[in-house]
Amino acid sequence: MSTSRAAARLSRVAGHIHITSPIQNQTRRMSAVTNGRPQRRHKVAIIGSGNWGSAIAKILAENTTANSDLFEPEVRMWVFEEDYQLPSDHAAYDPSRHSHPTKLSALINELHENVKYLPGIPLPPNIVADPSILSAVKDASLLIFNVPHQFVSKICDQIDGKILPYARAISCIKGVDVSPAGISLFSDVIGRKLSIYCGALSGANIANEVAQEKFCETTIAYDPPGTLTPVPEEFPVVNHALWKALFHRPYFHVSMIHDVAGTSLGGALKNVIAIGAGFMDGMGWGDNAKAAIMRIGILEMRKFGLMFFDTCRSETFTEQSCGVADLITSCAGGRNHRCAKLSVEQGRPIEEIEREVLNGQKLQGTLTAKEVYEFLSARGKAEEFPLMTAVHRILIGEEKVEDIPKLLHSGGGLLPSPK
Ligand SMILES: NC(=O)c1ccc[n+]([C@@H]2O[C@H](COP(=O)([O-])OP(=O)(O)OC[C@H]3O[C@@H](n4cnc5c(N)ncnc54)[C@H](O)[C@@H]3O)[C@@H](O)[C@H]2O)c1
Ligand SMILES: O=P(O)(O)OC[C@H](O)CO
Repeated sequence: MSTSRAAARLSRVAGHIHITSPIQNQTRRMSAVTNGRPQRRHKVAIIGSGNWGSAIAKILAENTTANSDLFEPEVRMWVFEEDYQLPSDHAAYDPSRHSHPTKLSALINELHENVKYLPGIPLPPNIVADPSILSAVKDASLLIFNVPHQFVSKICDQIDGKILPYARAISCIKGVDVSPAGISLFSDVIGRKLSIYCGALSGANIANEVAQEKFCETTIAYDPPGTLTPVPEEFPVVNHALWKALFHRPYFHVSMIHDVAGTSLGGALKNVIAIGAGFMDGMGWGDNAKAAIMRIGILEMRKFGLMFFDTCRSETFTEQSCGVADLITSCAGGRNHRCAKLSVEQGRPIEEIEREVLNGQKLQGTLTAKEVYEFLSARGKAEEFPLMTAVHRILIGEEKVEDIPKLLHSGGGLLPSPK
């Protein structure tokens, strides 16, 4: 495709989104492209291949093919390697090759299916599973991070200095990084450790439903400062329109905003609230109880964001998929909810249930509850967030699920003044 056609296409993509700030950069780059400079395409790598990692890889691969004037079609997907025994009732099972455990990355490339983490979903053939993280990120100008949050720091250490200095990133991770120094968003951790800019994607997105192409919405926040290593001018400019071209599908509607903190916190904190909702269902207390948890939960999430992150916007929690919508879907059908419910019903620790029913997938809410509680306690604020505090204290056995109504009643003021 000619450079002018590529520029016209990106321009058309831009026309479909709600652009909420001036996009002078895009205009400047458009004219550079139409002036006939050589056009290079972005190379996309995804770091992570779990349940959500694989579903997002599918979306990326569909869009790199559909927009091959902007992106190289091949999407490299880093796989945390493990041996996997293909079940003998799998349609592709061949006893001559699959009678013993095989490397998961090789199985993904052979069968075009992530048989362990996203079984039953055909993956586009332009996804290449790669067990080497260095080879997966090599020469990638767009990096998509999608791993359980406890593994991010180590992964960044492995690729620090090995990526393009002008790479741009999006974090699909739902969690927060807590250290004695304070709390950080994973978009910031990634950006700081790798000296690049990283935005965030989060929404009401249960991976299995997205992978089956059932309609949903998501939020992408991207708000880079002007001080970054510039992306060379021969690449399509990396802006809201480009991210939308990479992520938006007919079944996966993308809303672009600038509030990275609100987007990231919505995804991280709702995992704690979803555990609370699971407790309600485990007790058999019905829909009214769960609605109460969701109402209090969204207020605590918003209060947390406004209290600790200057750039956080109230409306991100109440209007975006990454806020109230994600809370609703997670409290209805998410893994945190499901495991918490089973834990109460069976009277067993949630970690045991996680190991038993998730087949290697990871809960994020248990660790986030602990991290958030420690962060709040260190600042004398735990009582101002009675639901999140109660969830953590129940998880560690200091409180009982049946006491939740009492624990919530004793909480401090929940309503922050909106900015
Ligand atoms: N699954 C969903 O429905 C969903 C939807 C939206 C967002 N998310 C978020 O996306 C992120 C990734 O979740 P997921 O569902 O893809 O993962 P997952 O729960 O399927 O976790 C398993 C993944 O972790 C990997 N892993 C295990 N040990 C590891 C290690 N030591 N180092 C690196 N990787 C290791 C496994 O190989 C596998 O790829 C999480 O923050 C999650 O909250 C998940
Ligand atoms: O299954 P959960 O609880 O990790 O939630 C999945 C997604 O985050 C829902 O949007």
